[in-house]
Amino acid sequence: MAYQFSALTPEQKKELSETARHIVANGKGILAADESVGTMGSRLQRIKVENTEENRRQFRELLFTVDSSVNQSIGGVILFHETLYQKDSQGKLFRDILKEKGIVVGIKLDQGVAPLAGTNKETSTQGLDGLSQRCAQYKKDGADFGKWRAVLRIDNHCPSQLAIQENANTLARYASICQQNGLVPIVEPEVIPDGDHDMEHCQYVTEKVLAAVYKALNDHHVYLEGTLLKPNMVTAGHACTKKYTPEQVAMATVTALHRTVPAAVPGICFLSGGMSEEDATLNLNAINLCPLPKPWKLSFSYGRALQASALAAWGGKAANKKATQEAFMKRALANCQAAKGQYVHTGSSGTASTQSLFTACYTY
Ligand SMILES: O=P(O)(O)OC[C@@]1(O)O[C@H](CO)[C@@H](O)[C@@H]1O
Repeated sequence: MAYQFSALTPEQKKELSETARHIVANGKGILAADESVGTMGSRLQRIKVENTEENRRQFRELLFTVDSSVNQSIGGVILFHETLYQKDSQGKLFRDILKEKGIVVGIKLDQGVAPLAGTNKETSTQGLDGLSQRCAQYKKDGADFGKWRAVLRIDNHCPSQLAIQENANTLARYASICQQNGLVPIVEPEVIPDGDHDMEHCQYVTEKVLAAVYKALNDHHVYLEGTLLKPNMVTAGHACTKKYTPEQVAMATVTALHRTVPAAVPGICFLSGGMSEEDATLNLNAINLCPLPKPWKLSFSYGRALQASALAAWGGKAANKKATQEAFMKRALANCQAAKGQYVHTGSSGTASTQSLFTACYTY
């Protein structure tokens, strides 16, 4: 056993663990604003706005230029390559705007999924070639964490052992490369909610997937204190007729995590996976109130569930700046409260916040 070849110096470890802890400190979570051009296109289509670089820039400018007090709720923002190099209307780089607020800048590093031949439409995530060079450049350009999403689905013969192993190993290889370049890896093995399976089935699969991921991270000498996990919550499939309360989702989710995620991991930031904004907040709140041991911070890294009502309020019109920023701040604050188990649902949510944000086969 090659225990004497250390992967990271004590200084590298210190920087990584401080960054990871900073992102999830005091109820803070992550805004996942890293939609690829194509994914952003489907978001903009919903509000009948053309998918141009300028429209993507304008919406993101509204999110990033909200009042600085957003830094009480948002510890990190994940950007897509294009956005890392974009500027606000005054010519200031978005990444500098975020850093001045004390928000850590992250970058999407995966390059989407490709089919795993001979499986039932399963996939492997692309982007390991040249990853080290890309990480080094992004670190120079201001990023301090990365994100890589693996997609697992529940169906006949899914997830297969091949898909579980391939995605766990790829996530671990990515995490190792990130850490070598000073980026905290966000490890995202998403079990997508497509299907009519019940919550218990999702829990079984989530446990198998997470166990494989942590075995692979260990095999690749990944320093867990300098990582964050971005998993799905344990829920029933989108087409399941049985409904579960936030308390049931919380118990199944924390049980799965408790069985598989080492206590060395500083934070678990859930993805929203097509839940409505309000459901994502209520479930996170229940997770933080769940009476099981919780050695990690349990927070959020939401894309759709932080942006849906802001996008609807914006509608592509500059005149809607105030309403857009208020809608975003409202969700950021609600999720910060939920990350501390202090969210109180007032019953006055707008339509956009209770609408399902599910997209079938959300593989990229
Ligand atoms: O499920 P959500 O919270 O909307 O988004 C989760 C997420 O990982 O999936 C998207 C696609 O890669 C990313 O934009 C985002 O970071």
